[in-house]
Amino acid sequence: MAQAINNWQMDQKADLSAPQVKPKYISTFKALSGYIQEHRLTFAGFIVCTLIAITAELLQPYLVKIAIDDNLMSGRNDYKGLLLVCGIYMALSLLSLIFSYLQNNLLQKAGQSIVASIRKRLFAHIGKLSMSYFDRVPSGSLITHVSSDTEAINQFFNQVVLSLFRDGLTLLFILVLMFQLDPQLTLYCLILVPIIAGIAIAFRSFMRETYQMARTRLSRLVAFVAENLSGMNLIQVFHQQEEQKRQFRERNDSYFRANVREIRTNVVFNRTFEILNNIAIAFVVWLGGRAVLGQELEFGVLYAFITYIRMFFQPINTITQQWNTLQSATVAINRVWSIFAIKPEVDDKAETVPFKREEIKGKIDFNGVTFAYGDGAPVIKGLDLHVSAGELVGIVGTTGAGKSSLISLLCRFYDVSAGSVLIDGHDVREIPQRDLHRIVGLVQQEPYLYSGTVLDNVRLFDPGISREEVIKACEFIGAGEIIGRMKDGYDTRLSERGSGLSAGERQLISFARIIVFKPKILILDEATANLDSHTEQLIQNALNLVAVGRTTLVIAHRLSTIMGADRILVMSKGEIVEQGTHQELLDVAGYYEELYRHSQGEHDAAAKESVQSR
Ligand SMILES: Nc1ncnc2c1ncn2[C@@H]1O[C@H](COP(=O)(O)OP(=O)(O)OP(=O)(O)O)[C@@H](O)[C@H]1O
Repeated sequence: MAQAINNWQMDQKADLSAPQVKPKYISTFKALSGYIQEHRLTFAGFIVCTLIAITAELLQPYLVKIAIDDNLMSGRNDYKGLLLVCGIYMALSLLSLIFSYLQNNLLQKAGQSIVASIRKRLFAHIGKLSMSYFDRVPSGSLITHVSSDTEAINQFFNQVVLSLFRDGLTLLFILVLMFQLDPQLTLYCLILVPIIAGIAIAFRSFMRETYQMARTRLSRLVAFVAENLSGMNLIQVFHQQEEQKRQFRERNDSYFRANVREIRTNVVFNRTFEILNNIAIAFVVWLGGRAVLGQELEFGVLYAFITYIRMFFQPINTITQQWNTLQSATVAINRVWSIFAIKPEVDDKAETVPFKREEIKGKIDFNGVTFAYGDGAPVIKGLDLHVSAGELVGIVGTTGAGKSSLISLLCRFYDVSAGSVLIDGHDVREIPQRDLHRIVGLVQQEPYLYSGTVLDNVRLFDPGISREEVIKACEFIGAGEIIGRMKDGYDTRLSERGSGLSAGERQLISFARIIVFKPKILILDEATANLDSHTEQLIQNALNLVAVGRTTLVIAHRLSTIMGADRILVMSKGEIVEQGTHQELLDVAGYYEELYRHSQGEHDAAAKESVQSR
């Protein structure tokens, strides 16, 4: 399955419906040259080993020619000479074997380590890109870049470079040896080269088409299976098994047909080459045989010639087959390098203010802030907001009012279009991002949990935070008992995205993070949405505990979460339309009062429903 998914990811680039990117060979070489330079010794070793391996292999027919002409046909009973030739033949075979092995190993080593460093650099680079980039680019395509594009670079080294260099040199050496043996016969054989080239070019485009068709159909099949597995409960509930089986059969059959077509194309291509090869051999036997009979050519030369002609076709065949890999690897390299070329829109200034986290009080100022996503209309308009250190501010408003956008500006996920955001009088654009994200802590509606233990998830793999600190933090917010009930307590491994935990438990872990990382400013973005009233109470208590000594901004749909806040802001269409305490806002009888009445209505309805259901 993993292989299939890998293939599926690999084949996103081969999707016929996707716009085909044109490979740029020169820029590809330039892109890789720095990495090749780093491994120049290994590549030099590879070149030397290849030269030795090819020479040792190609000298073997020449040795047989010597044995035939100088030892067997010369009329001398030179057993010693014959034995020596056989010995050298064996030694050459061994040499060729050893150096082919070394050549492969060296190239693999260099290729793998280049790909590993490109992958590392790519992952680190993506991690530095701004949120605006992730808004534009779907995560699926980024996964493809990190996994399958880098895998295509791997194939570039292990197949394309190997084939172009080894097979290209083999062709060259064979030609040199053939010319050396008999220039006239070689020239006759070269008549076949344009025919070979014509066939190879014609097959190349046909093979590419069938190859892509098979990959696309496989990718559709794997996507279908993946979709089915994730929605299995719905399929079973709606009894969709038969329909799904039918759709699967359709895709499976179409993949089967594409595969058969691909195999057939390969077979036809290989057989055509074989026929050409045999024609060439027959041609040489005819011309060379006549020359041998006419005593113009030695028999050993004819033997060597036939062997070289036989060997001549194999490298051409291999190089032709590498064409698809070369193209997709070049496109992959161009794509990876185009990501490297993207500069983060939000970046640290060359000169940032040195920042001492301990000295931060937590005062926040939004001064005349206007903000728009990309070229869109402003979603925050000339907003002024001043929050004192330690204040607990609730933010409410209708959907799309700009609450989360406001928070994103404070975390500097985006830069303001106009105005400024200050923390303790420092513009957030002047604070190194590393420091900023330790000053501002964010708890979201769906807290992200990593694959790892509870301990890892609370301290985010930071070895500087001790086990005791984590335990203390969890107990402080009231999560100690829940974690204690888990299979291995703090060492319980959480599955992907914490799917083994309830929403409330996940949220408690993210609160414990806040305690251990001690940010001076705490932001809760809908952190209590989707929780039942018991868990909400637990989270509310945790919030009251973590808010002490911190400036806290709480975005909430449920007004009960922020009713006790020092100040409540009401946002609408990117502006603050009301602010004050809960009571002050009710007295104004404006937006907030209406929201409150609505929420009371929902609350009453929910209470009624629960009574009726009892
Ligand atoms: N990444 C984004 N790219 C483009 N537009 C966005 C993006 N995020 C939000 N918006 C738009 O910005 C406006 C404000 O959205 P925002 O998420 O800040 O509102 P909100 O008050 O938090 O809403 P909700 O309560 O539904 O979460 C909306 O019109 C939304 O469509």
